[in-house]
Amino acid sequence: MFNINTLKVYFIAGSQDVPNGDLYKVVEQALIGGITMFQFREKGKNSKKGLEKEVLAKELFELCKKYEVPFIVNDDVDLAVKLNADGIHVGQDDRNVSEFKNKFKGKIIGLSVANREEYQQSDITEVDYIGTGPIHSTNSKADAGEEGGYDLIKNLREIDNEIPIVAIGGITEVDVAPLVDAGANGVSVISAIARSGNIEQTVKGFHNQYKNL
Ligand SMILES: Cc1ncc(COP(=O)(O)OP(=O)(O)O)c(N)n1
Ligand SMILES: Cc1ncsc1CCOP(=O)(O)O
Ligand SMILES: [Mg+2]
Repeated sequence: MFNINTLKVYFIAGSQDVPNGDLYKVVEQALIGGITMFQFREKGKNSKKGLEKEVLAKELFELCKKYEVPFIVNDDVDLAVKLNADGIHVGQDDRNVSEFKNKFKGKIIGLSVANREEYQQSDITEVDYIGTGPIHSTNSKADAGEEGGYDLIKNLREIDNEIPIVAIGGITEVDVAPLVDAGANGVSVISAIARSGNIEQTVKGFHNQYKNL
């Protein structure tokens, strides 16, 4: 289910990222374009809660299954377990991986690691990949912190040559080559895909960047 190519064009979105649109349609277009993984991140202003969130998550999970694309739940361990989702992504301030790893045997576990300090304090032995950012400034996460540029990836790759790394934060197609050069295995993207006028083409555009490397 998970291999290094799964990180190449990792789309993340929730209702809040398409305030005047239809998230289902956006994800469907992204799947047609060829996203390699999807993270359901229903969070913050304009996001759905409770049953509405759960119903949407189920619909999107079914959609991802049709395209054989892994469906990852952001933050909400209980929802991921309830749906039997393909995986979970948690951050440094979320629930600790050691607390729930037994519930996620055989599933994909992603952890946010922004710098060496966070890397040292994380138990990455149970983790399939780390998400590192923000690379650039972002409008999609209010508390994302200072952008660190491509060096964020370089610094982590220097101390761990093995762990799959996906970059995040303000990423567009032009970032793929320098990020891969810095040691990333893929890119995770919200707005460049969710807000694109042609989602299918934008996703294909990300893929094309890998062909030229
Ligand atoms: C792939 C990926 N990387 C990083 C994050 C950020 O996670 P976190 O720091 O927990 O912040 P929230 O997304 O929960 O606001 C991510 N979601 N995905
Ligand atoms: C969830 C998250 N974590 C760090 S930056 C970010 C938001 C990325 O969104 P965008 O691709 O729109 O900058
Ligand atoms: Mg989180």
